[in-house]
Amino acid sequence: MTEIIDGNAVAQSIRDDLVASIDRLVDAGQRPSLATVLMSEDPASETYVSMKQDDCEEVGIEAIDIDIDPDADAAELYDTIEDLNADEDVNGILVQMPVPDHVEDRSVLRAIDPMKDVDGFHPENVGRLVAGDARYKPCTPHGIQKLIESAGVNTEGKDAVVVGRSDIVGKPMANLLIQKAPGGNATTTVCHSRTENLAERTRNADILVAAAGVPEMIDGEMIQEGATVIDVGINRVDADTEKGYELVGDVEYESAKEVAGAITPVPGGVGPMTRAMLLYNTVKATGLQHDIDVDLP
Ligand SMILES: NC(=O)C1=CN([C@@H]2O[C@H](COP(=O)(O)OP(=O)(O)OC[C@H]3O[C@@H](n4cnc5c(N)ncnc54)[C@H](OP(=O)(O)O)[C@@H]3O)[C@@H](O)[C@H]2O)C=CC1
Ligand SMILES: Nc1nc(=O)c2c([nH]1)NC[C@@H]1CN(c3ccc(C(=O)N[C@@H](CCC(=O)O)C(=O)O)cc3)C=[N+]21
Repeated sequence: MTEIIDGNAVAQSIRDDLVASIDRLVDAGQRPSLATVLMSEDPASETYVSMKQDDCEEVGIEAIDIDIDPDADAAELYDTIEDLNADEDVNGILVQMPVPDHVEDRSVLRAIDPMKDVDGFHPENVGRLVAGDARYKPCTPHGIQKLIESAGVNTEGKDAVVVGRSDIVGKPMANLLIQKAPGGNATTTVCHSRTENLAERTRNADILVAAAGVPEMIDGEMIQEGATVIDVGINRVDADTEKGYELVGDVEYESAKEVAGAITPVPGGVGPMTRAMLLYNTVKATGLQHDIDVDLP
């Protein structure tokens, strides 16, 4: 039987576990706080930011939400980041990606204080991750490690294939999978748009992580019998529903689940885990900034 990995349930248990750590911080006078900066009118980004606010409220993290007009000068975003860096009451900062074209995303990520960079995208934090000394693991790949673990799958010695090489998902995922550490030790292949014979690669995967942003591009024929399939894709496709769209992953779920040993659905798979690990990093950040042992799960 194929196991359907329930991301909502795993995320809920992580949030529940975080409450004890948050209580410790509150007892020490340091309620964690997370600032989210949105410089976009993209409906998917707005949805994500509002879900994140609800998550914060549930566990007792203060959420600060800042909207910047997408047509505003880049300087406005940099000034905002500078203020948040200097504000001792702010522990975590997330600038929702993508930012408008006239703003250089690399510079934005560098502007964030690395101690407050709860996305783990600042070059200092990327470097630490690659060096095997992660401070803040990027939320999506970290969440995926937790999902794989929750399915009782050991990555050690397995063939892992990551489809996608973005800075926010593909690259950090591959980096975690090759670390000499729990959740790592996999023999890892990274595929991208120039990969030849993609299906040959994916069929070799014991653990397949699909993060290409192409709706349903991985079907059952591209999957090895019994593989663990993690679908990161969140694609809005037109559909005859109330909202006028539906969410589909990068994996063609119906055919894939016939072959996979375990598989994540979309929605309800990786997405909720990304949000849970953001809370995790915010709690960790607060502990680090105030030298309080938060004893994270
Ligand atoms: N569930 C969650 O929490 C999150 C979900 N997402 C979703 O995950 C998906 C990927 O996001 P992100 O990494 O930001 O996307 P990007 O667009 O930044 O990167 C996509 C990657 O996939 C590769 N790719 C594109 N098309 C193909 C193809 N046909 N065959 C093989 N490789 C291909 C690209 O290759 P190349 O480098 O050559 O261009 C690129 O490396 C999206 O659907 C996004 O919405 C993203 C973040 C979090
Ligand atoms: N600085 C930054 N950090 C990010 O982590 C980041 C980002 N920018 N930009 C965009 C991507 C995308 N992303 C998602 C997180 C959760 C869901 C999520 O919770 N999805 C729900 C459903 C959402 C819905 O119903 O629309 C689910 O899959 O069940 C989706 C997408 C984080 N990202």
